Amino acid sequence: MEVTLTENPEPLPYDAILFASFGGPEQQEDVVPFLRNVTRGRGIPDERLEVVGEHYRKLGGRSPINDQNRDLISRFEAALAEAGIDLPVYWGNRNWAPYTSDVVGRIHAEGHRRVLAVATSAYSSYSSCRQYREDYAKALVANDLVGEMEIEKVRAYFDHPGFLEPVRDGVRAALAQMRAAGHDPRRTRVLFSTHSIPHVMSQASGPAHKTADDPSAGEVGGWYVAQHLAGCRWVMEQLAETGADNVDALPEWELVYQSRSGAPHVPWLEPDINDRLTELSEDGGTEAVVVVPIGFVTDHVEVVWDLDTEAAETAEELGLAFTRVATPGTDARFVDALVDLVREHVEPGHAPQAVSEVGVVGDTCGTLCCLNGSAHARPVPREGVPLDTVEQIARAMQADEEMTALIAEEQEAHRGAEVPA
Ligand SMILES: CC1=C(CCC(=O)O)c2cc3nc(cc4[nH]c(cc5[nH]c(cc1n2)c(C)c5CCC(=O)O)c(CCC(=O)O)c4C)C(CCC(=O)O)=C3C
Ligand SMILES: [Fe+2]
Repeated sequence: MEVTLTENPEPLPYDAILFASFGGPEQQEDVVPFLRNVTRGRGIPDERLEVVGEHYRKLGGRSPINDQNRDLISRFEAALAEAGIDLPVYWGNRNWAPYTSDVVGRIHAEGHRRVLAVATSAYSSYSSCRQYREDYAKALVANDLVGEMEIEKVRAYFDHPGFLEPVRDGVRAALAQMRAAGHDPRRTRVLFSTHSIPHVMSQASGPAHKTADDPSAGEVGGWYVAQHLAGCRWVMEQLAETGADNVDALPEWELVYQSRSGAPHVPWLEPDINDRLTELSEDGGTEAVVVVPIGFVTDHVEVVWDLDTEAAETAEELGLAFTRVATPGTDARFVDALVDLVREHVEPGHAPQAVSEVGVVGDTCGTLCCLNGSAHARPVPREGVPLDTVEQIARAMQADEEMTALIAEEQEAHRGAEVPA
């Protein structure tokens, strides 16, 4: 058969894109129901959720995350069109409307069967990667689509240049601003900040890791921290290489953590940004800090509350000059990076762009990838049950009574949710 130029001999393997995010409340009435969704299955009473939700209350009950996603999605759609990639984009959240399960039902009803998911989370860990894949699996179970629809997630993209370049330029501008304000670069410190996670989750992040069941498993995890450090190093090396800064006076940098939650006796990644600010101030030698939320994609509540409000207050009390760099947000380079991640899947032979060697380049997620081995992981891995693909996770969920009950409860809680305009 003759193949003409206008005919694609191999049709695109995907027919829709799922833009997947965390979700957030839109108004005060949504705060507790949203937190119930985030903490479902852990039996946390509403009184406790009120305490947890205090920062949402103070921000008027509305998280900026949904508006930021609406903006990002419309730019992503335009960039896909410009790149000639003709795939519809659907938006689905883990914890607020539009819910992933509702959207997956709609994607199917509109005739699509092979879905490529792009999540607003750039790193490997249970919270930042596998939990999204579990969410897609739940949506397949809830809509009775296991075996009927496939969902695949793009790789961790923390080291895509389109994610890191806007961060680099933000750090450069912030350092120039500190210098202009009279702060000596040698007394200025760059604090890269990311979401703290429990030690067990951190150790389990990445494709293969030791577990209590299998202490002999080849590689140790720890990708979450390794990926962050690789990104931070690249940013600082770029500042030196691109010459806009006096290399000798390039400030010191480190990775710190924020937004810890959970029981105090459970170890999470440290130091907390506020504790570190206190130490730096006590040690002397630091008069200004540039805070870089490298762990996040947009300026959502973890950024505008935990950094711009809490950490900024800590710095002010300590007399440290403070500035916070923007997240990639809707920077055109980041939008193009999302398109490029789609290209990795739809254009055979398209080389992944990655500035580090640490990333999951290609689909190297395995059964143990980012499974944290704690109460969060669902379904819990069992001997001989593969949990590599979203479909396999969904099949394991179907075989687990407790899990199917939880999915039914979730569906009930979501019933009647309006897709916010
Ligand atoms: C690694 C990571 C990211 C980055 C990756 C990604 O972006 O996915 C992230 C993002 C976010 N986390 C967010 C909000 C929350 N995270 C919580 C709780 C937790 N996060 C965790 C980790 C992460 N979280 C963990 C280990 C927990 C405790 C256990 C659990 O509950 O799984 C809780 C419960 C309250 C509490 O426990 O104090 C809330 C309300 C929002 C929305 C912000 C908005 O509304 O603008 C966003 C983008
Ligand atoms: Fe979180």
